Amino acid sequence: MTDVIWLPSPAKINLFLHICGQYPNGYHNLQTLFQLLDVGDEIGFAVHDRATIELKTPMAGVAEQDNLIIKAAKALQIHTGSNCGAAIFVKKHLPMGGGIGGGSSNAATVLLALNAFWKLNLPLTELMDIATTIGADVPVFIRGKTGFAEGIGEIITPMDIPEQWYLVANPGVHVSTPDIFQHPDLPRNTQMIKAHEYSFESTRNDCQNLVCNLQGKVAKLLQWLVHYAPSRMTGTGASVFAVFNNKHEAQNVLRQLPNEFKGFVAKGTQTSVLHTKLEDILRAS
Ligand SMILES: C[C@](O)(CO)[C@H](O)COP(=O)(O)OP(=O)(O)OC[C@H]1O[C@@H](n2ccc(N)nc2=O)[C@H](O)[C@@H]1O
Ligand SMILES: Nc1ncnc2c1ncn2[C@@H]1O[C@H](COP(=O)(O)OP(=O)(O)OP(=O)(O)O)[C@@H](O)[C@H]1O
Repeated sequence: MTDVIWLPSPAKINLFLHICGQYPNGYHNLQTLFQLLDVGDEIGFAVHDRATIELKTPMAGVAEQDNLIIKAAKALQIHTGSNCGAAIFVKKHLPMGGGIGGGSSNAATVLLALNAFWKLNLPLTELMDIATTIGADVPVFIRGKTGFAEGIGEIITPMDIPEQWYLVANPGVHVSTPDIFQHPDLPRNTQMIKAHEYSFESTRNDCQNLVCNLQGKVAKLLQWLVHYAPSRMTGTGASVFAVFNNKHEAQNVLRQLPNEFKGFVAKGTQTSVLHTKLEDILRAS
């Protein structure tokens, strides 16, 4: 078998999340600042010239045909008519359903990697169109830049923000994204802002109060964390994050995290670690 090429699949957090309206198809018009992180899953690829796509590392609780990795590979095959295939491996490090984009990032890594390894040469804009059909959080991982996003999350304007460190903590409860977006108590009329008006203090996560009311452990974790640093929920939860100016302070708080919670420390990156690694591989080949 050909060698397996491993690529990173980074996490994101939403530094803020405003829900500004709802489209006729039910999806929400939102504004958010996607912060890419230097921590994530790893995905391995062994490509071949048969059209079969196999996931060699099954994921507990996710049927193969529902796995976003398989959905992404098949969507790319269908879009391009390619007869190439791949055996795909995963080292999962990110918690699933945590609001940090694990599955979405996996899908984006597959699209970018197979576009390169199958020599399809689709531009990023076309890959972002395919990505949007897989999920609202996938396009930002294709764009590969920390940025301000609008629409359903697919209109992305890269934004330079100071390098910061994040403690990302998970309360160990599951929050369903569709359930939150369908909830009657979700606020849906936040006034839109311009990207340059963003500050952490003047923004919020519109899903946070609702999720805290539904899941007491999210509220408890935030109450603990905010004592140390500015803190907020990411996406529709259940993970939350706290913002630090350096790694040492973040690690110090992580060490004190109560046992009932899990967490990790990550650095915010302007450019996705995936894009950097993929460029290195392609330059060397
Ligand atoms: C909350 C965020 O994580 C913020 O980054 C994303 O908006 C959610 O992204 P995602 O998990 O990739 O979302 P999808 O898989 O596309 O959609 C999950 C569910 O969330 C709802 N959804 C999602 C995005 C959006 N802008 N409006 C929505 O109403 C949809 O009804 C859908 O049923
Ligand atoms: N490759 C994958 N990795 C993780 N979850 C996957 C994958 N493929 C499908 N899923 C399904 O997607 C659900 C959401 O997982 P994911 O980790 O993407 O959530 P999330 O962090 O809340 O994402 P987002 O922030 O994009 O809403 C999981 O519960 C799982 O059933």
